[in-house]
Amino acid sequence: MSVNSKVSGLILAGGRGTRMGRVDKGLQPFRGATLVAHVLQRLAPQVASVAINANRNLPQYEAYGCPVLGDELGGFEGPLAGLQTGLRHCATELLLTAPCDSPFLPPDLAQRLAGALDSQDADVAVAVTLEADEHGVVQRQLHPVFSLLRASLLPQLDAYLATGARRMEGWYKTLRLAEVVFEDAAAFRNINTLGELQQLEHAGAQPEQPLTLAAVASCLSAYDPEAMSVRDAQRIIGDFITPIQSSEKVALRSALDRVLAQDVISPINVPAYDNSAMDGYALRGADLPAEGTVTLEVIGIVYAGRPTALACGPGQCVRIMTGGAMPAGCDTVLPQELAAAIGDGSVTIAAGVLRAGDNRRFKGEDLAEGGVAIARGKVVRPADLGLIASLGLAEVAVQRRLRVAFFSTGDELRSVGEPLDTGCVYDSNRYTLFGMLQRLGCDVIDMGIVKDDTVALEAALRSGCENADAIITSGGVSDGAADYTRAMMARLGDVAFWKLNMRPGRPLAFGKIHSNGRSAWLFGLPGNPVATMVSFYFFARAALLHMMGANAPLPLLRARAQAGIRKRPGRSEFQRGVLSTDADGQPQVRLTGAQGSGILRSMSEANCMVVLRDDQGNVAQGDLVEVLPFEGLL
Ligand SMILES: Nc1nc2c(c(=O)[nH]1)N[C@H]1C(S)=C(S)[C@@H](COP(=O)(O)OP(=O)(O)OC[C@H]3O[C@@H](n4cnc5c(N)ncnc54)[C@H](O)[C@@H]3O)O[C@H]1N2
Ligand code: MOO
Ligand SMILES: [Mg+2]
Repeated sequence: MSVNSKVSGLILAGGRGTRMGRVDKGLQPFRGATLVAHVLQRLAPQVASVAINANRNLPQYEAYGCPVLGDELGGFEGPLAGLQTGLRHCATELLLTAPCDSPFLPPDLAQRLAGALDSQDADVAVAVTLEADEHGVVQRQLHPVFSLLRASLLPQLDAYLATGARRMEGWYKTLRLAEVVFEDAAAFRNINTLGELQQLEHAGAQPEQPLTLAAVASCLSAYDPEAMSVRDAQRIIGDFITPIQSSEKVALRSALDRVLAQDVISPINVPAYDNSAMDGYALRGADLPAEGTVTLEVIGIVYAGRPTALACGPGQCVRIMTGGAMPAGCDTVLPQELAAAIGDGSVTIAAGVLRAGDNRRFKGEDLAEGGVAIARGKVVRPADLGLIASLGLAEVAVQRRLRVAFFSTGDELRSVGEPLDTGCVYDSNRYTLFGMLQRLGCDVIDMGIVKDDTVALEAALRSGCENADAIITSGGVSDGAADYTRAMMARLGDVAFWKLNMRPGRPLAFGKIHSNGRSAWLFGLPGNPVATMVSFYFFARAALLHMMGANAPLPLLRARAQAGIRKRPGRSEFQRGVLSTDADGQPQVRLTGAQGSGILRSMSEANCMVVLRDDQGNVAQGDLVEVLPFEGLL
C-alpha cells in the first residue's frame, strides 16, 4: 500500500497572523493564487485527503473543496489546538501537517517522514534542517509544524492540552520523536510578514535567491537609469528593501519615538466597567418623562474608584461622580446642572433635557480586552505612551534601532576645526545627515571624510557594510572625472546609478553591497548640500523607516502660493519655502529666494519644501501647492 492512502493532510491556517498585521495569512495573494492554495497544491498529491484548520473566513477556505475545521478550543490557542481538531477528524492511521504560510514545502515530505516513523517506531516524525547561524556554526533547526503523527495520539494530546500547556515542542518531548533531516532549508521557509510575501512574490521561482535590483526594476513598464521619475525610483527602493527582523523589549518610557515591533494587545477592557461621564444622577432611561416633569428618589451616592452594590428600581436614582461605576438598573446620567430641582433626597427632571443612554461610558468602549490597541509599525508618540500605560503594560516590544553609517567624499572637504585651505569647503553634509538620521531615531556611525582614493573608499564602504544596516554617502555619484565612488560602489555589490528627473538631487546611487558575509543597503546621495537633504527626505527617509518596520508616510499638506512659481513640466522640483497662515488662518507658502543646490542658507531659512510633481507647469499666485513641513518630519 502506498504511503498516501494511510495519511490525511492538515493545513494549519488557524493562526492570528500577528506578525503579518493580523491578516488571514493563508488567504494572502501569492504568485497568482493564495498562500493556502500553494500549500494545498504541494500537499494534496502526498496524502489521501486534505483538511484545512481555520478559525475565520471559513467560506473562503471552503471554496478550495476541502473540509474546513475550526479549533475546538476556540480563542486562537495555537497550532496544537489545530492539531487536536485535525486528529479528531482524521480517518486514516496517520496525519501530516503543514502550515499555510510555507508555499515551498517538499514534495517528498510525507514519504520521508513516514519512512522514519516506521523505521524508528516513533509516535511523531518532524522535519529538521541544518542552518548556519550568524557565526557560521551549523545548527539543527526543528520545524515542529511539519510533522507526521499517529492518529492514535489524540487522547494524549487531549490530556496535554487539558493541563493548559500549548507548545508543540513541549508536547513532542513527551512522545517518541523521529527527526528527519531535509537538505533544502528553503523548502521550509515560511512567510511571516507582508514584506517577505512581497519580496518572494517578485523573487522568481527560487526563494533562496536574493532579490536583485534588475529583478525589481523589471516590474516597471520602462526602466531608464538615465531618466528616472521620482515615483519609479521610490517604488524600486521600496520593493528592494525588507524590514530588519530584530526587536527588543523596553520599559514604556524608553519606547518614545521607537517603532512598535508587535501589536499592543489590550489585556483588559478600558474602561473596565460602565461608568458615568458626568457629575450628576444615574437613572433608568425608562423613567424619563415624555412631557412635564418627573421626581426621582435618590437612594445613595457613588464615587469614582469605589465599587457600588446600589441598584435602582423604577422611580429611583443614584447621585454619581464622573468615573463612578453605573449602579445596576441605570443606563443614563443626568448632569446635575440640568436638574429642574434638587430636593432633600430627590431630584426633579423636566421632559426633553436628556435622552435615555446619555452620559454613560461603556465598559470596553475605548479598548476591548484582546483587541489591538496599537498596531505594530507605529512610531510611539506621547499619546501612545499614555494609551499603553492605560492598559497597565510596563514594557513593550520595539524594533531594534537601525544602525546607519555615513561619510562624506571629496578631496576638497575639510572638517570643522581644521583650517580651510584654498579651494576647499567645510563639510556640511555630515551635519545635516547627522541631524536627519538622529531625528529618525537611528544609531548613527559618523565615518568622517573619505578622500577621492580607491583604497580609502573601499575600506570605508566595507567597514560601513560590516557594522551597519545602511550606509549613506554624499558626493561622487555624478559622472565627474574624480568620482571614484561610483566605481567602488559598483564593485562591492548590486548598485544602480540613476539620473532622476528632479531638481535638486539629480544623481542618486542605490543598492546593496556586501563585505565578509555582511551586507548593507547603500544610498549614495549627491554632494551638493541641498541635494543631499532633498534626496534624503524623498528617498532615504522612507527606505530607512521601511527597514525599521515603521509606518510613517511623509506628512504632506496643501497651501496657497503667495506668488507665482516658474516650473518646467517633465521633472519634479523641490523648492525651499516658508509656510505661514493667511488672515483667514489658511496655510500659505512663499519661496525663500535663491534655490541653487549648493545654497544651504535658503534651506535653513525655509520651514518647508514646496513639492512640484513631474506633470505640474507654472504655478499662479493663489494656486494650491503641495508642501512638506519640516517641523514634525521624522
Ligand atoms: N556634467 C555633469 N555634471 C554634473 C551633473 C550632471 O548631470 N552632469 N550633475 C550635477 C548635479 S545636479 C549635482 S547634485 C552634482 C552631484 O555631484 P556629486 O554627487 O558627484 O558630488 P561632488 O561632485 O562630490 O560635489 C558636488 C558639490 O557639492 C560639494 N560638496 C560635496 N560634498 C560636500 C559636503 N560634504 N559638504 C559640503 N559641500 C559638499 C562639492 O564641493 C561640490 O561643489 O553634480 C553636478 N554636476
Ligand atoms: O542634483 Mo543637483 O542637486 O541639482 O545640484
Ligand atoms: Mg562630482
